[in-house]
Amino acid sequence: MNVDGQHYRTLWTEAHAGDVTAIDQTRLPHRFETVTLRTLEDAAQAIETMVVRGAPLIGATAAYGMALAMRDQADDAALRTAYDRLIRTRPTAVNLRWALDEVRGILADLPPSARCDAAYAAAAEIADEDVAINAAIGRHGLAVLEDLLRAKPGGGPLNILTHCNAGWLATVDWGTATAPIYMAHDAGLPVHVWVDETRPRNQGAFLTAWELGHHGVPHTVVPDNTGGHLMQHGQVDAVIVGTDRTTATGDVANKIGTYLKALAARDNGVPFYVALPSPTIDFSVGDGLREIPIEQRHGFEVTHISGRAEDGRIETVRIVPDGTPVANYAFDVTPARLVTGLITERGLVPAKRDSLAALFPDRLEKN
Ligand SMILES: CSC[C@H]1O[C@H](OP(=O)(O)O)[C@H](O)[C@@H]1O
Repeated sequence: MNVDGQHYRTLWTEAHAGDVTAIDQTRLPHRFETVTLRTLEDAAQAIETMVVRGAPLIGATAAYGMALAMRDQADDAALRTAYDRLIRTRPTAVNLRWALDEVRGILADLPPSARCDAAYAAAAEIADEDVAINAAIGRHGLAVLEDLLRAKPGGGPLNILTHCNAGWLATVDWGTATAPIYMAHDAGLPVHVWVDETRPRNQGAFLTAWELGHHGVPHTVVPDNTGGHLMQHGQVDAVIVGTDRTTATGDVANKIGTYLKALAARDNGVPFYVALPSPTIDFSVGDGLREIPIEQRHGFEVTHISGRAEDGRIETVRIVPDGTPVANYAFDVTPARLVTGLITERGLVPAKRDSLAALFPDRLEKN
């Protein structure tokens, strides 16, 4: 999307079978820097260290990781090594497994000599499909926002709360939860976004605020614990979040804290929407709470925080007493019963098994 008037995707290649360039999201919001991924290991570490993050972008990066691996060595052992290395980078976002299965399925029956080109073509297709899917989510989500605005007594602005970053930085472009917001803003609808800071990595304060600011979308960063108060006082017209894995029954895994927002929304009659690209549906899972693996990340993300000092230097400081134990669960699961609707690239559907199966028979078949 838009960075100082220039269009960017979150990752791209400059040449056929070339190196992969990605925006380094660990540097934002204070530095806009890119990294060059030249090897399988570069791609794997970029996912693990959250240089790139967000379910769709993780999938696209993993696909390019397979291409970088095949550029180097393309025999069956290399294919197995690449898949096994990438699949263990992060456990919760199902796009990772989906993308790797897609690419491996294409490469497995090809001769090694054809695998590099085929892998790059597959990765490019996954990236382009992500952009198209998110734009479609934007269009369907725009219709939801237009209906909400029409029904709002006294008119706009329409206040939308979002959690973490399900923006264009979490995808190849457009974002999922932010796609309807960008399209509403661009269509002239009066929208305002409450941006949850989203501890401990602050994807909201660091990433969502940065990208909304560059697009000119009115927004306000709030501490994570503020959403319930805002909803109690009629300050939130809808919640829209992303997802890392949504089950066949509509249970939604997303950034830690999402479940608490869904509870507050239900208690205050605020619609709670999930922007759901179909590669994030896991039709092999029925009970999200029991079956979705929840990533636990290093405690350093809780005990320390980074920011810009008054002299412009980026500093990292400890914010928790030495020796204090911490826990760092990266995701939680919102039961389908708390979800008002799933905004997919094929339309808005209830968070129900039969609705998802009817809308995506092609994906159900692949499971
Ligand atoms: C459009 S998926 C975005 C999704 O991914 C984020 O997790 P992370 O930043 O740890 O990769 C978060 O759960 C977002 O909702």
